[in-house]
Amino acid sequence: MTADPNRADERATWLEKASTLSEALPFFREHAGETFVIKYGGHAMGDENLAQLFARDVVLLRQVGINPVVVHGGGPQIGAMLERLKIKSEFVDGLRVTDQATVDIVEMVLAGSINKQIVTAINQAGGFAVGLSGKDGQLIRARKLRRTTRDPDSNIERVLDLGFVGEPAEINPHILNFFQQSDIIPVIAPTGVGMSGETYNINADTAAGAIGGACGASRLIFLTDVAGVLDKQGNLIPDMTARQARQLIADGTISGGMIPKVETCLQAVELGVKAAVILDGRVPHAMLLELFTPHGAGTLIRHDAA
Ligand SMILES: Nc1ncnc2c1ncn2[C@@H]1O[C@H](COP(=O)(O)OP(=O)(O)O)[C@@H](O)[C@H]1O
Ligand SMILES: CC(=O)N[C@@H](CCC(=O)OP(=O)(O)O)C(=O)O
Repeated sequence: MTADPNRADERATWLEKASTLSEALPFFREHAGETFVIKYGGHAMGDENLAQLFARDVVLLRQVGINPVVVHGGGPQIGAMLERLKIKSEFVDGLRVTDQATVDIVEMVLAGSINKQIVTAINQAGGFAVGLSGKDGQLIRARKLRRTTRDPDSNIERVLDLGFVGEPAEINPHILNFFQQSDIIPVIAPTGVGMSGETYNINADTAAGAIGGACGASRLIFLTDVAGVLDKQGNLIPDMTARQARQLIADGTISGGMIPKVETCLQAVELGVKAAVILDGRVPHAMLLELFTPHGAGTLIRHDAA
């Protein structure tokens, strides 16, 4: 009897799939019980199909015993809404200057529509996601971010007023502990609450780093819209030490929205997070490729001594 070539092809494909699953077993075992903080950037969530795959991957992580904590951004979506409302917006070092009108829109877009879209996608993929902002249960207590700049000619330091841009002052660990001990997947919008109940707009990368530190995450994963950190020629830097990263920020190779991302990775590895990676969220299953196969891409940031 001659074998049906089409059936043979099909069998080979399924065998390959089964082998991939089987090869992932040591990775599942290695990470079971660990907490991964996944920063889902606004640029990475543009495509609906990719957003569904992301939701499935998050559910899969939970199924194999990992505690995923999703912290999301939404910079481009905030920008689009501000434009519709004809509210001007500008950035300083990757941070949006945020007045009262802007912070109201930031909260509406982040804690409202985007948060609920992600929660819905994860729940539709079979997970059990609960959305919250940094204000819920005072998850992120924030203070006004103080930023200074030094004039290169006079060398005089100036304080920049970014309005309601905040930085995390304290993360409430109770809520995170509660989620870690349940099957709930928290989906967190990066707004914070100040001493007088005022709302702060926190860069989502910074919020992800603070949450990762507070819940003892072993990994911080940033999904963005570039292959990773690129050098001056536009080539991917697969891994770098903290010292190299600081040099690239100082010489301007790393700029804009990549600055808070890399700064957060630096702080995280200094605080003991095992690995901080910046991945291309436009690649289907980028997280699974990175975590469970030898085909990870993107940029890994590690401690100088590593
Ligand atoms: N050296 C660099 N390598 C890669 N991206 C860089 C670099 N410097 C600046 N960037 C910019 O950083 C952007 C990613 O940050 P951001 O726009 O804030 O994304 P996200 O919404 O995912 O947080 C890239 O799209 C790119 O324009
Ligand atoms: C202070 C500050 O810049 N906050 C950000 C919050 C959203 C964010 O960080 O979104 P991405 O991760 O998609 O860039 C903003 O207003 O755009």
